[in-house]
Amino acid sequence: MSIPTPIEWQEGRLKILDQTLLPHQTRWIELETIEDVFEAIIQLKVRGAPAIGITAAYGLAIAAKKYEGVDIETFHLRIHEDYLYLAGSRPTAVNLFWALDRMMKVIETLYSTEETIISLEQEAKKIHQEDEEICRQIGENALSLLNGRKKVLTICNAGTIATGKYGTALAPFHLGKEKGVDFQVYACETRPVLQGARLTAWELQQSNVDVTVITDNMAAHTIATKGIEAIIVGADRIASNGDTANKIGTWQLAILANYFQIPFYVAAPLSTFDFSIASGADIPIEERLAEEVTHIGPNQITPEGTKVFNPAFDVTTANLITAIITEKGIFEADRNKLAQLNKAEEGVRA
Ligand SMILES: CSC[C@H]1O[C@H](OP(=O)(O)O)[C@H](O)[C@@H]1O
Repeated sequence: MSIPTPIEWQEGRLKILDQTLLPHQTRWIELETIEDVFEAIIQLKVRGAPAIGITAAYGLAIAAKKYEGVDIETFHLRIHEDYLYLAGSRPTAVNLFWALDRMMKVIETLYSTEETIISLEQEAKKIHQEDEEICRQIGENALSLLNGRKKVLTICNAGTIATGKYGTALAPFHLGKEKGVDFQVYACETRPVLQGARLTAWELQQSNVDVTVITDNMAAHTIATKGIEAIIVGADRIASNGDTANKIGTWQLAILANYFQIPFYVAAPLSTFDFSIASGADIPIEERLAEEVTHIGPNQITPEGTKVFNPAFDVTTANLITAIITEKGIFEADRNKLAQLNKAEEGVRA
């Protein structure tokens, strides 16, 4: 696979692939401060639930270095403020909070500022490295579940550049290419930010995966006329009952999958599950700036003063989800089944 992973940590310096410039520019930018990290996340320079978590973890490691030499009590106060700052960047992807909470757990066990600064960097690197293997495993499990179905529809970008490597929903396509299993992927362009048209098309082309971009309103006609055999999507937060928040437009694909009687799969790591909430009704849905809808690039497409509703996510109810593919296996979107997963992994998920 020749796609660059979107995040690099080299000798204490954090660099990300600026996804707002893809597909026409591949530009790496350095995030030197916690403010740089916050802005990169909120402006979608780095995006995708796992990638947001990894970057925020490095952001906390960067912030900690400012406090070299202060007493541990002052360190704890200031790093907690930094935690709250980064947690305020985007509300829906639970991986952001999962990663930040995991970083803060490191702090609880240490009593010297210098030791804590070192340990925070080590923990951020662990979160990053673990994600690559987790996504590869999700890809393996998805490949086995797809089991010869080759025509697959997806939305947004749940690929390598949304994670540490491989991606989640796109992982079977990248891995399949490495194993000689060729898919025909149909990618919804994903208005308004166009993650499908800009990022998934670019990413799959880098792996020589057959990809066709459609506009979001072509989904039903495409399923009917192109013989789509399955739909696979990523996730930003999965509630205890299996309700799943993902990019806006995902819910209607699940409704179409149900109508056309084809499987609808969610691919996500354990870090995307939020067992603290009962159902999708409890998932905060990010609303973004009107300009994302009123403009395409610099070009305004609506009349001046047009009202806009711009939710970045929607919630697919568990009854519409055929299966949830994780690194630990494949699960029904069922409260009791997922409760067993939660119990089995409680320690692992920290
Ligand atoms: C592998 S998680 C990717 C997930 O995140 C995306 O949202 P955004 O581009 O706003 O960060 C989308 O919901 C993807 O499914």
